[in-house]
Amino acid sequence: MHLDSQDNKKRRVGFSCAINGIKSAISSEINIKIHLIATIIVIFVGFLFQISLFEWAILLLTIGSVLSFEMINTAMERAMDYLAPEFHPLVGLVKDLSAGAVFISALTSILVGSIIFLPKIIQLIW
Ligand SMILES: Nc1ncnc2c1ncn2[C@@H]1O[C@H](COP(=O)(O)OP(=O)(O)OP(=O)(O)O)[C@@H](O)[C@H]1O
Repeated sequence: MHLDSQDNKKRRVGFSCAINGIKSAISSEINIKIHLIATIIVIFVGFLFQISLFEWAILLLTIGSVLSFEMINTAMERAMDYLAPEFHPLVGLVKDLSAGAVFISALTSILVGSIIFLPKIIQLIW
């Protein structure tokens, strides 16, 4: 019983740390704000075109991966700035690799969005 409540407390603390991280990222990172605005637009367009459950699943996975990569990239930048504030090619490479991961996920999300929405938009126009 005692262990159970300790586990629950740990879980609550872990959850509030995660919410803290998300709040901090949203308030300080312009890129996250841009991704969130894009997410709201994409979700709105998804409802507009009444996309299928399968398309929603793919879209939500893509949105989740972009936001997650952006947050990991932010964490990486902060950690490098704290641990290695001086200029060093390796620090630059770590930041570039991390930014590259965001770029790949953003590019993938554009492709996924195009595959889902372009045929519907073309059908609407013609
Ligand atoms: N300490 C460093 N040593 C070498 N190159 C660095 C260093 N800091 C940054 N760079 C280079 O500058 C680029 C941008 O780094 P920076 O930390 O400014 O990230 P950012 O993408 O501008 O993010 P933010 O605006 O959120 O800080 C890195 O990808 C890297 O190529």
